[in-house]
Amino acid sequence: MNNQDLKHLKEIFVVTAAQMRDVESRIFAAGMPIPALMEKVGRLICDRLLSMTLKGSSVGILAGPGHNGGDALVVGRELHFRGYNVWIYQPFGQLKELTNQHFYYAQSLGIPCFSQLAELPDCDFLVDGLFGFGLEREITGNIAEAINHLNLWNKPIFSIDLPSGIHTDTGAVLGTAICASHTFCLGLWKQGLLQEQAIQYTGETELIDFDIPLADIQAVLGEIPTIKRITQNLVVNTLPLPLSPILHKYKSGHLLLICGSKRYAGGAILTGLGARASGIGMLSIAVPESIKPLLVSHLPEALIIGCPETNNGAISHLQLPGETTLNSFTVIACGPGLTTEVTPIVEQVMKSEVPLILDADALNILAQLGTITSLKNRHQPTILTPHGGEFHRLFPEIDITNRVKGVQTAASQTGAIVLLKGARTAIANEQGVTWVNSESTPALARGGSGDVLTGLMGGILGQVVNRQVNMEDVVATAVWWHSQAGILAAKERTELGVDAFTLTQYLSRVLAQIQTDEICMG
Ligand SMILES: NC(=O)C1=CN([C@@H]2O[C@H](COP(=O)(O)OP(=O)(O)OC[C@H]3O[C@@H](n4cnc5c(N)ncnc54)[C@H](O)[C@@H]3O)[C@@H](O)[C@H]2O)[C@H](O)CC1
Ligand SMILES: [K+]
Repeated sequence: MNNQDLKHLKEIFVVTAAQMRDVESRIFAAGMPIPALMEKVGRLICDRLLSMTLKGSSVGILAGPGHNGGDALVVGRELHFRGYNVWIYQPFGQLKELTNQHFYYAQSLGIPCFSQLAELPDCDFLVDGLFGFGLEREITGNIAEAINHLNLWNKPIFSIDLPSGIHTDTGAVLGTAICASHTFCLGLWKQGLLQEQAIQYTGETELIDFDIPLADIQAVLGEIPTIKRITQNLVVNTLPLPLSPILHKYKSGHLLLICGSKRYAGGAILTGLGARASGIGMLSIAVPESIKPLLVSHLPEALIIGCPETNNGAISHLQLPGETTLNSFTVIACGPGLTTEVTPIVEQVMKSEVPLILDADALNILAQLGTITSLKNRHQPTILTPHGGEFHRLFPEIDITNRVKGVQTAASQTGAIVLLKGARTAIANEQGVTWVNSESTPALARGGSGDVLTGLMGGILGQVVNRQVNMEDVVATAVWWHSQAGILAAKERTELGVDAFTLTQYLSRVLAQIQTDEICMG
């Protein structure tokens, strides 16, 4: 494996504190001296800081009692030698041996050290090394007070490994936590940084690779890790690109969307536009008869199936053309804009023998039916795409404070692939394989954005379903593509300019960007 591939691979691994400790122990047992590793990590962080355009030259180092504090002290010493005015805040009575040595050496260099926050002079930025993955209990007393004060200073804070106070696994705030502007996660992604409850504390996150041997990672996490971070690399390997030169339209999937009502016609259009951007070969959309002309005008390439409708303008039953049955399609996606009147249709699609995505009203109906565990009887994959509210209706017993655990439980109960939407969308399959999307934008928290995702996912699935791909990888690919489109659109149009229709127009631009990256990187 070349260096580039190894770098890509390290970006997908996600570890708990216990796993990181195990990886670390293997490295130390193999002979790497602990001080050498701390020195290396500290210098990597220092170099990274110097490569950023930092305003000002005075820096406050927040040093804790453990090795996170040791890292921070190395960074402080290096910045001191590079001409920065360094001040150290170290309020602990007892330090771990190595950290203590760095603290003594910093003092001998004449770097001013303070144990009271009030004594620390005004700094241009701060480096937070109070606690890393060794934080075990709630932060209280004067340390908690200091953290609360520091957060009010409104200075850039660069946290080492994790914002101090954030639980390494759950992302929960243990008493209080540093609000970082930037977090340098060390070696491998800590699970807590990918949990929604940590978002307000992490700021921008990046991985500082310090050359952990792959064998040590795999010895602890296994060949194929259970919890993974979605990266562009996954997407490149899962997308149906490049297309075969001898492709036929019926060979690149036939997706059936069942969506829309007189009341929510827009949802059907957005789902259709999401599917269109996926490149699906054939697209059929079943809608109530009365909105068929609208759909035809927006999606002239799609086969719009007008169905008999209820008095309220919801589909009353599916009327597929000619000999077509539900099993004629490669994939079915059902839900956006349907209203909750369409219970028989949801029951019908659940009996189909093709991969099925259930979203929005289909999920609400599923919750009402109370038959969610019957999904286990399906012979083809089922994908559920709830947001928090829908998830709660479907799985009232499952706590999603820890969203990773929440989706894993839901997936094992139902046998479905469960995707829990949010700022850190999490996806799990029945076996517990989990993907987390760590790059997103609040611009996507807007009506219609989920409809686009459902269409896009159905479209990708339709094209790759007959290949040797893991379903959860395809779902993760759709999530990544969708959020990257949001990020790109927000960059160009601001976060307010990303309505769901605009989002659909950015989907293919993301792919064009990926292709450019691939060509540039060879
Ligand atoms: N991952 C690696 O290979 C490397 C990690 N490094 C850095 O080391 C920390 C982890 O270090 P550790 O000493 O295990 O833990 P912490 O520094 O996070 O702090 C532990 C320290 O704090 C005490 N403590 C725990 N909770 C509290 C509390 N609520 N209040 C007060 N004190 C508390 C505990 O008893 C310990 O004494 C990792 O994050 C990296 O930054 C290496 O330097 C490089 C390699
Ligand atoms: K920290």
